[in-house]
Amino acid sequence: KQIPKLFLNYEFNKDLDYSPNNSNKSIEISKLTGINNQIVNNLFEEAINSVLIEGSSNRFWNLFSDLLPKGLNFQDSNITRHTRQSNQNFINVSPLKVQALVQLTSQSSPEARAIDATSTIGLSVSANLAKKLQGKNFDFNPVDALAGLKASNEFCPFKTNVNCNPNDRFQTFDGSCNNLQQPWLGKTNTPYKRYHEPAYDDKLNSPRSSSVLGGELPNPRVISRIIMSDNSEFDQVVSHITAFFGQFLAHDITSVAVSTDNSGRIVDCPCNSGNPSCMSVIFPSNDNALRMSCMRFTRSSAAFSTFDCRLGHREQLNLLTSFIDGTQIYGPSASRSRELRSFQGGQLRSSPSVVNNRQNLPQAQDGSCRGTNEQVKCFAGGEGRVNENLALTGMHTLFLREHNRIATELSRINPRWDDERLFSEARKIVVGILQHIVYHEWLPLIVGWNTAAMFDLVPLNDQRYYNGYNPNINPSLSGEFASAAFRFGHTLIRSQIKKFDGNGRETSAPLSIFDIIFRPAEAYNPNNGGIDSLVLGLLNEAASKYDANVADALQNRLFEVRLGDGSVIAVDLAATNINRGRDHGIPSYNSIREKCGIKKATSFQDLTDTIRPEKVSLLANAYKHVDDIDLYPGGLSETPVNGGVVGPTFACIIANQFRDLKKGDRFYYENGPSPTAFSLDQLNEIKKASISKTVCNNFDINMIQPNGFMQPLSSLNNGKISCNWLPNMDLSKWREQL
Ligand code: HEM
Ligand SMILES: [Ca+2]
Repeated sequence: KQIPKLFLNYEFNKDLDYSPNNSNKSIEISKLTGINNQIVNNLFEEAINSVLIEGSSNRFWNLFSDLLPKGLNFQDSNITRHTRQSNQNFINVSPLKVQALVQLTSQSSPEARAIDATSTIGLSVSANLAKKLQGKNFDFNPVDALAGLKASNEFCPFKTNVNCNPNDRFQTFDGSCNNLQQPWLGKTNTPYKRYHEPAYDDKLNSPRSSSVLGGELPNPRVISRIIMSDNSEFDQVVSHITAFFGQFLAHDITSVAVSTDNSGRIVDCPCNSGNPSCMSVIFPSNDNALRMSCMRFTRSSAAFSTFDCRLGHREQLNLLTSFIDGTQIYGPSASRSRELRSFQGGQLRSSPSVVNNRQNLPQAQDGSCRGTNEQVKCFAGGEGRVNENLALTGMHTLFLREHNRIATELSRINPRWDDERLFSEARKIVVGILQHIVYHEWLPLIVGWNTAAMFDLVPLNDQRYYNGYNPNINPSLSGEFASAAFRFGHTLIRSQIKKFDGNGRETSAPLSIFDIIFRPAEAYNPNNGGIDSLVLGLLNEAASKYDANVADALQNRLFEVRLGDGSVIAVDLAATNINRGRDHGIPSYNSIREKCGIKKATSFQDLTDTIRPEKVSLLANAYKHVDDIDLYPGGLSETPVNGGVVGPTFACIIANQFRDLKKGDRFYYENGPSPTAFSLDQLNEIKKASISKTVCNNFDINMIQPNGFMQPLSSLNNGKISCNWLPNMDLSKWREQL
């Protein structure tokens, strides 16, 4: 078995400047050669004319003040009025709304919709302008020229003037003010960044669709069936909870907004839709795993790529804070966090478990889950996808209980603290625990200890503060990470989940993953351990192997709906991921691989340095040219790095991203000393946290493996021990001296 070597040139260019006000690519219009302002102005007017939505072109000039020719008069137009209205709504983010079936990612808020609407106009102007400039044979790249133009402040949906207090001990819920120089970095409803130039067909907006040999790229469903079909090999080391903790973590940092219509509904994409927001995947007529004529697919909504609304490529919009700050537990806004609190003793709201005296998540009122009734309801959490599958709901339950346990202990230690103080301190501790588990236990297992160390991702093991905070690092999520690399978890999901009691015995027959997707019933079943035995099962079983294969339930039956006439609507998650990558203009596997310091492949044969020959032949069956391979299936096909789960290309993307999430987070738990930081004594206590101890603290269990992300095997030096042997956090370090 071939193990890829460590690659030297792993880190992406650190000098790239992502700061929004500093587009290193833009060319001042006045400095362009071969063109003068008047020509650009004329072209610009033409471009605007061609995206006219209503009224005359004049109305649109005031949207783009930088190019405003002198002497034109404007009337107020509907479109600007509409935009102003949306701007006023910015502070109120509407309650989360789960769009269960077909498309899962949208929790569209007025803010997100305004960004989509304005960006789409900006983008059409960009595209038309670029097309016109392209025809003129200038000695510059039209895309770079576009970055010198920007929409007027009034039109630009990002209102970035926020006042921050650098001494606030607790971070905001929407992520603003984490970065004091640029308070919007990492905030909810801001654009993704890119580590590398997008690969849109027209460099700006059109999905990546063409083969380097001409013609179309292969059909995503066909690729999925060739490369990613179900099999049931298990990992030798990693436990199943590693996957669901990964999904839980993903739901802290990334949720791509989907295109919506004016009323906030996701654009529906039946097969023959001509809507430019649709990119549905036609299914081959001989597809016997899922008989369907096409898979509905709505493009992600558009966002300007910079906060000052420069014209340029289509960017996507992240609905969550990119920071690891417990968004999925506490909600993406202050108002949502209030809906989740009980306002007594610092507690989060909960509902009673049917199997023990512990707490479950509070019930939700919406009806997006299947199999619900008066008693059996969806659960509510800080993030809209909490019901996506019940094992994920189990992760939410774990951290809800941990929050409430800590708030209760803090109230004993500091009887004078009121609800607000208890809630805020417990939240701060829980986020610290979460970050510690991510950086100390989970991430090194995913990317391997070598890569983790190389990227300075491993927490310090002595009593010191970390001093790597760098406000110039952009903590936003990158497209390469969110649309490809971090979806690696989809291959780790098994088709069945065992149920275990606290004594390490199976309580009942395994559940099929299909039966717990948007179906919370098992949490209400008193007979075999409810949601608790599901979480304990995850600790006791292996994850599925990292091998590009995706469980049948995710590839052929996801969100399945059987219609009266016998036909079926369902989603292929693997094909969706490939299509999403193209929607986002994510560069090919081969080009990203090269950026990660791996030799660019000139033939399929060359890929054998990172991909086993059997897998290379599958790729060669699916694609005509090695440069066509999409990032997602290419990365998933790689052999895992030494001591890690993922292959070298995804390890590279993931490590770069988590470096930015650590060094770009002013509230990273190891930072200090500062008024916002833990004391060194407190930090020391946080560092005792582990996934296993968190489970011990909140579930009826006595014995557990020390590293919960690995299987409980003595051959892995990870046999079960008493929970009491795992270090216990001493919360008396939070006692306030009066
Ligand atoms: C039963 C388990 C899971 C199901 C049913 C599921 C389903 C989905 C679906 C439907 C999407 C949206 C796809 C699209 O329209 O582009 C998605 C996105 C995603 N998934 Fe999963 N997933 C599961 C597990 C996981 C795991 C274990 C991980 C990581 C370890 C993960 C990471 C992600 C990421 C990063 C995204 C992109 C989210 C965004 O930025 O909007 N998922 N998943
Ligand atoms: Ca977050």
